[in-house]
Parts: sequence; C-alpha cells; structure tokens
Amino acid sequence: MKVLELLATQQGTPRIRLLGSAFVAGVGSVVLLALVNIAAEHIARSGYDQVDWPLAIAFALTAAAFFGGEFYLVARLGADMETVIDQFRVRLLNRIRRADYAQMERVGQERLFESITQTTQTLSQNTQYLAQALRSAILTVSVLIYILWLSPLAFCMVLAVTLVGGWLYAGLGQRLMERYQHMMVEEAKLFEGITGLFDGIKEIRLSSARSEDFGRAFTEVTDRATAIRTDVQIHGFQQFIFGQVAFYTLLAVVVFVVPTYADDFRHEVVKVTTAVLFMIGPVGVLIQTMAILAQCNAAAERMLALDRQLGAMADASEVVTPRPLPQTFDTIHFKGLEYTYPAPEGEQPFAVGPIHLQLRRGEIVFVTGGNGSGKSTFMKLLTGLYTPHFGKISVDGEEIGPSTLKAWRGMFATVFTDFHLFQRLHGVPELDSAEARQLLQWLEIDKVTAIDGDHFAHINLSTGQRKRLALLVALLEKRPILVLDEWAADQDPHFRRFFYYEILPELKRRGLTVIAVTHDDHYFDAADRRVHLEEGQLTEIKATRRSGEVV
Ligand SMILES: Nc1ncnc2c1ncn2[C@@H]1O[C@H](COP(=O)(O)OP(=O)(O)OP(=O)(O)O)[C@@H](O)[C@H]1O
Repeated sequence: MKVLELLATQQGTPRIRLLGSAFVAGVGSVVLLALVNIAAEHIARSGYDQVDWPLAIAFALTAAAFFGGEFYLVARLGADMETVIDQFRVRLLNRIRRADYAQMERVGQERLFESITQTTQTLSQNTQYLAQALRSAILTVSVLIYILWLSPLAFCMVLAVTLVGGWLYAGLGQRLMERYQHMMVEEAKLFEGITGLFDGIKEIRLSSARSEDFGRAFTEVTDRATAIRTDVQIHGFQQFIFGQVAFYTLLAVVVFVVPTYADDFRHEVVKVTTAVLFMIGPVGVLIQTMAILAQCNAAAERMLALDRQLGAMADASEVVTPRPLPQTFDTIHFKGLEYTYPAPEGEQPFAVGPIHLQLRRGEIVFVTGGNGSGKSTFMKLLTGLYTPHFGKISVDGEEIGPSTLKAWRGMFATVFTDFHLFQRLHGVPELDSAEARQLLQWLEIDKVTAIDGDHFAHINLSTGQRKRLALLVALLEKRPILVLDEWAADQDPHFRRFFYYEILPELKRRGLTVIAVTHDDHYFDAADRRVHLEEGQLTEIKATRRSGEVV
C-alpha cells in the first residue's frame, strides 16, 4: 500500500500509533462479538430470567475500549495524513528549489504543478474514507480470527472463498487502478488545455482558424477524458457487484457446505453465521471505499515517484559542501564553454559555443544577436543555471566546480525577460529603507508603489514598471554582476534613454559589472564592449563609445 509507505515518511511514530489503536479496535470487536454469542447461548440454554450483569458490564467496558480505539484510529489517521501531506508538499517544493534547472525545464512546470496539486488534493479530500477503509480491514481480519477459534474448518473454507474472491477482486482493482492512472494523465492534458485557453486567449480571439483548431483539439481531449472517466466508473461498479456476489457466496458456504463436512458444526453454525454477518458492514465499506482507496493509492504512488524523480534531479551544488568565492574579482574567464540542447532523433540540436570570453570587473558588456541566436541560453550558462557540457569558467584563476557553484550563482543579480517579481523582497539582506526609497525615486516608480516593511505595496503594474521593480530588487541584492535580458524593451523612450545614459554609467561608477542583452542599436555606445551571437557562436565587436573612443 503506497498510502502506508507515504505515511511512513512522516517523522514521529504514526504507524506505531495507528497499529496500537487498530489492535485495540480489532480485539475489542472480537470480544464484543464473542460476548453477544455467549449471552445468546446462555439464553438459548437456560432461558431469560434476569440481566446477566457480569456479561453486560464486560460488554459495556469492551464497547468503550472498542469505540475509543476506533475513534482514536480514525481521528489520528486523518491528522497524520494531513501532516504527511503537508510535510511531503514542503519536501517536494524543497526538492524543486534544489533541482537542476535544465532538467526541470525538460520535465515542464505544468506537469510538476499538476502532480503536486492534484495528488495532495486527492489524498487530503479522502482521508476520512482512508480511515474507514483501514477500520473495516481491521474488523474483517479480527472477525476471521474469531471464526478460526470457533471452527478451523469453517475458517479454512471462509478463508479460501475470501482469498479467491479477494484475488479476483484485486485483479479487478488492478484494472481499475490502471484506468484511473490513465484518467489522471488525460485530466492533466485537460488542465493544460484550459490553461492554454486562458494564457492564449488573445491569440485565439485574433485567429478564427486557430480558435476552431483549438476547439477541435480541446474537444478531442475532453472526449477522451470523458470516455476514460466513464470507463473508470463502469469498472468501479463491476468491482462493487463482484464484491457483493462474493459475500453471498461466503454465507452460502457457511450454511450449506461447511455442515456437510463437520458433524459438530451445528453447535457453531449460528456463531459463525453471526460472525460472517458482522463482517457485512466492514466488508461493504471496504468494497465501497476500494475505488477511493485505489485513487489515493495512485496519488500516493505518484507523489512517491515524483519525490524519487526530483531527488534524482538534485543540482550538482546540492551534493557537495559549498565553498565561498572572494567577494570581489578582477577577471572572469570563459574557456571553450559549450552547451547543446537535447533534440528529437533526426533533428539538428541547437548548440551554443565554444565560447571564449574574458570579463573585467566594472565593465558594461552588451550582448546582441538575432532571435534564436542563443542569447538567453548564453545568459543561463553564464549565471550557472545551465551547467556547460564542455569548457570551464574561472574567477581570478579559480575554476568553478560543484562546490563553488552556489557562490558563483550568488555573484549575479538578474532580470531575465521572463522574470518573476515576488511581492515580498525574498533574500534581500538587511533592507535599508532609505536606500530603497531613493531607488524607487531614481527608477521613477515611487508614485505608483512603495516598500511596506519587507514587501512591495503594489506589483499589479505595467510590464515596464514591474521591470523597474525587478531591477530595484536586483540592486538591493548587492551582487557584483548585474545581468539584464532585454530590460529596456518595455520602457518608454524617455526612460530608455535614462537607463542607457544615466543608470548604466551610475551602476558602473558604483563598481557593478553589467551584462545586458539588448536590441537597442541607438544605444550601443553606452557599452564598454559588445559581443554578438549568431547561431550560438560568440564574437567580439569593435565598438565606439559615446566619447568617440574606439574600444
Ligand atoms: N528549453 C529548450 N529546449 C530545447 N531547445 C531550446 C530551449 N531553449 C532554447 N532552445 C533552442 O535554442 C535556440 C536559442 O534560444 P535562445 O532563447 O537562447 O535564443 P535567443 O537569442 O535568446 O532568442 P530570442 O531573442 O528570441 O529570445 C532556440 O531557437 C531553440 O532552438
């Protein structure tokens, strides 16, 4: 059971607690059943004249222990399950934070998002059914043990029918589970389709051909999802009917078959039949919750598989002891850096490099190149998001390896084209509110937002304004190298000029090294150097500074 495996990942002793309360509930149920049978036997033998107080008190005490154990079992399982889901969600998110970026890109964010949210939701919504299924399983096993005590032959036959029935039932369950997993995959595609509709609503509105094509494709996806969902329901019901048939077969075996082989069974037949009837409730609940249990099991399996998958994707820097790099540097060397994307068979993969480049502290370097020339890939290589397949990076002669990778990444503050602006200033060391206010004014953004404690008052702004806030965060991070990817593209002409001729020189004066991807050929003279990418190959371009100096 993957659910129990998942439960075992929780710190503390949830399994021992569960087994303890399960034992109390199981033993309690059998003693209750035995007391009822003993009382009935007394009445049958001696008639009824007054309440059998010792038996009645024993019944009341056992019932109290039984219900107490059951209550604890159900309540604890719910609480333990919630805790384990919470711990596991945090564990998965931590694994994502520490996973290799390139591998994460390959897996795809939607898949990870869907896996984490859907599986935790399935488990969280069904914890009460899980507890009921566990309680029913315990009662069933306890009653079977009681039947063994009453009549070994009846037990063997009941067990044989239960095992054969259980085996066939499990086979049906396996088929149900496969279909359920298939259904989850189809539903994930459905979810992706809906996300695509909202994300691409402009593109869809503007092209009726695209809109119709999208509609057709989406209908195919929903049809498939509906068909597999119906199939899951049919298989779930088939399994339910089979469970009922198996139960009545069990009763028939007790009443018609066992007495044929055991002469003295007539003394026990009523007790065994009572015991089998006592099982009706728990077995019924087990049957009803089996489909839910299968869903929870599939969800738990996906969570465990995701955990293993993310564990195997751990970033190289996470498995070694990190070492710091000097706070300042003079030169950075890139020697023969190469990176190739995996490509489908028969297709030419896109490759960047070999790149040979030397960066000096305090330089403003522009990176130019046409669309798809590899600028963003180069930026990811440069900042350590991608690990080069060949070549090396060294800072003042010290080669970057897994142990210095974190420190290397820590040298960069970035604003990528697909940047994300967090409302809270995560990771900004000792926020100086006077400096933050000055930066807000300098970046001409103080009229539309403010910094309130450790977060921005508003971030629901235009892309250009949000980019200014992202730049502000990057500057507050106080890293020696600032990487900007087409930062000025969303700024108005006034602020674009201000950025190239005021902001960049001021950052240089403050000692920052700036590496900026840009298409703004009017402002190429704002850079100290320009490197150009074409089909992944980097070359240095002789540039003329504003002053007329050729560099
Ligand atoms: N995640 C990826 N997986 C596979 N190939 C990729 C991936 N990202 C980029 N590529 C390939 O690398 C090429 C260069 O992409 P890159 O984003 O680096 O170019 P770019 O110069 O930044 O382009 P643009 O100016 O359009 O943003 C793309 O054309 C694509 O073929």
